[in-house]
Amino acid sequence: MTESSATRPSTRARPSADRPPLLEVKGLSVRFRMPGGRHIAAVSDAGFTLEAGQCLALVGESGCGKSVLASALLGLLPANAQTAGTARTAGTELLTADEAVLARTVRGRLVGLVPQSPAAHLTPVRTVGAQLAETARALTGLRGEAAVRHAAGAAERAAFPAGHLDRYPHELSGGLAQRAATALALVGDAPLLLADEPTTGLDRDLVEHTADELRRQVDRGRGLLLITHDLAAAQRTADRVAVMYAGRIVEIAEADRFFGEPGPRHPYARGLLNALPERAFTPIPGLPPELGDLPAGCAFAPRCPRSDGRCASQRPAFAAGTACHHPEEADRD
Ligand SMILES: Nc1ncnc2c1ncn2[C@@H]1O[C@H](COP(=O)(O)OP(=O)(O)OP(=O)(O)O)[C@@H](O)[C@H]1O
Repeated sequence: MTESSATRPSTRARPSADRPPLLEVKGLSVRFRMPGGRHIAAVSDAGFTLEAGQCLALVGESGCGKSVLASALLGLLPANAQTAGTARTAGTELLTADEAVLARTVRGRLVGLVPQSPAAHLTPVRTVGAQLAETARALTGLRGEAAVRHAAGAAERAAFPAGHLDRYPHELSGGLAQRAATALALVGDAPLLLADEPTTGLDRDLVEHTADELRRQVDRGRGLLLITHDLAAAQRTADRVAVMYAGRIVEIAEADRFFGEPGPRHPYARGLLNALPERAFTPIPGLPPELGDLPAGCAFAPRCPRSDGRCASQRPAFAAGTACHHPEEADRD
């Protein structure tokens, strides 16, 4: 990845004032209750919107809360989780929906999940075609040939070759397994796709291929929340980037401004980019804090080259796209 290469051009669907966003998340917090009365603040006060025809990449180091946030949206949190805030799509409040609503109207129908590990997601003993048709029957109510045709349509939209529908998952290459998993996510025609680390473990060619295929779904009008620590994949796919650190979103920016000029405003986001081999290849010193023992002020302060006493004692509010007392100036361009 270079600064000038794969950033998406600014030909994006713009939000409309007339309709609500496809996904609107406000004040989302997830805490895990632990033995001994301890708590882990995995996600704190996260907020963002996502429009149809747009991709928002949620990026950050391992353990910063990305997957927990995704699980909250799908109602897949474990029993020791407590949530606060709202997350709304198509008039449905995801955080308080009961399991029946999530199973009948949300998963697969409103939100299609593109999984991290297609091999683990696909049933090993059934052909791809059989799995797609079964999912079509469950999500659409179609039967017989109609379900098979619907399944074939989803496969086609995911660029999965019709001639391979009779294959078992172990007979597929990594790329085709990823397309099969994407096809499963598309069977219910969900307007919102949630891809959780879809490129983990793939070689670079396959990363680019997967990113481009996800982007095609966005260009066809779906919204995509792409959860990834792969900044190259984010650059290739996203219209906007949200950066998470220690459970908080610390910056949201247009992808072309984030990856190009003027660059990120939050020092952590800047550090993430500078750590890339294609850039300065300079790691951020230190480690993220324990989510069960977060500091009073900015969680990044102990690692931050711009921090001062205020950062250590006062948590910065999220304003003008970033949560930082000393952001890079926005008007450098
Ligand atoms: N059931 C649970 N109980 C307690 N803590 C949990 C539970 N599930 C996740 N966590 C904690 O929540 C934090 C955020 O985890 P999460 O998996 O969302 O991070 P991530 O950013 O997606 O990282 P990765 O890319 O490695 O998956 C981690 O510290 C994790 O240990």
